[in-house]
Amino acid sequence: MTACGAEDLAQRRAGERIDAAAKATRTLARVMAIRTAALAIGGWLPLVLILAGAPWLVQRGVSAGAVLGAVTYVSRGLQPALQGLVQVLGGSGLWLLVTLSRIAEAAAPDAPGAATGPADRVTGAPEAPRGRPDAVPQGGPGRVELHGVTFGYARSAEPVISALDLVLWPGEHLAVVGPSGAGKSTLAALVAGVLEPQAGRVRLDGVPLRALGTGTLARHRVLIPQEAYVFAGTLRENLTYLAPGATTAEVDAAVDAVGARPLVARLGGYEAAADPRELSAGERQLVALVRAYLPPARLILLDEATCHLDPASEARAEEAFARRPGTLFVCAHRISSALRADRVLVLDGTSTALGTHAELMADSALYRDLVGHWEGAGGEGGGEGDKGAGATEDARATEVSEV
Ligand SMILES: Nc1ncnc2c1ncn2[C@@H]1O[C@H](COP(=O)(O)OP(=O)(O)OP(=O)(O)O)[C@@H](O)[C@H]1O
Repeated sequence: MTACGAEDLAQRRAGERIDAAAKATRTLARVMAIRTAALAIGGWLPLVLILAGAPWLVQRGVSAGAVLGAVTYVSRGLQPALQGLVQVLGGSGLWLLVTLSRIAEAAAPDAPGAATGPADRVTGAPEAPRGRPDAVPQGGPGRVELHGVTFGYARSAEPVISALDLVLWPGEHLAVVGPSGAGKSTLAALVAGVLEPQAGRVRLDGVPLRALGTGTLARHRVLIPQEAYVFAGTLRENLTYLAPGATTAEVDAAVDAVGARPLVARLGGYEAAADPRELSAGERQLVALVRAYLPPARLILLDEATCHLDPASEARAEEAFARRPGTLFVCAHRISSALRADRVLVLDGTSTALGTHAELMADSALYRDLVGHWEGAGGEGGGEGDKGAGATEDARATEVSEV
């Protein structure tokens, strides 16, 4: 063999080795993608199963609050796993994530008129008129409509919510009050699309909730239940996991708005580990509130999500959410929440009253009782658990045992 021929052969062999290495890399990448896809789909399953099985669960005695908590927990647990996936696979991971989201949404495609993508950020939504929001229809995203909504936990039993009509205008702040067991969490679950009414319909910006896919619904509304979940990770991961692209400036703004700065300082900054066992129930709620504040959801539902905060901290957090663009639905733990809202819905079994604080003080005996009970208990400073007579001791006991 000539020197030239030997050189050709060496080059050919080197080329073959490079081809083989490239093929092995591609095969490995495919195996990784398939394995990760299987893991990711497995991760979605609990969420899909809980959402699909919510009516079945509640019919078998699981409370609305427990279903809400489970949905929130599972969807929260999923996000860091998906972020990890993107970090491991880089661009192909992002593609896979987008594909998986599309697959999840394909089961219930967006109905016409359901806005998606960056344009549906709720910035600039017109402010709701104070006092009588139903008098002047508003534009912008965040309009919620309930028409003839009826829901009961057993078909034979009295419905908890009966033929309810309600319209929330974009940017409106509604407080829902009523005695324990009146149906506040059940209503929050219906408005959030976690429970489906047995009769009537719920629409968000004109689109029936059931026509919005799970992924779309999750982008448009954030529901924070009473039980705030914090997962083991950094504080930043916990705060931004519904808004993974949030900048430090955006996180700073949310932390300051909601009143979580002392907590961030105590833990040692955003990169410090957040151990749920070392946080009080109130601190976990602050983490959940910042998390809810950050994404551009058009509807925020707080289901007693500030019940472990002191009254001043609760007021600060609620006022921050009221200033934030988007519609705010608050199941009130203290009657003071009602004083901050544009309108108040009073639930009492199947009867309801809706109006401003002043209107309800004039028209609703139950509302007057609730306010009177709160004032009697010391107003802003001492009104824990003032959902109605009999609730105070239970609520205090809960706060003492959990905080
Ligand atoms: N899974 C269930 N099965 C049967 N009844 C249920 C279920 N979950 C809730 N209920 C009942 O439905 C009614 C409304 O409960 P819901 O939790 O919505 O009330 P609430 O006003 O949020 O109460 P609280 O202020 O104590 O949280 C109550 O009578 C409750 O016992």
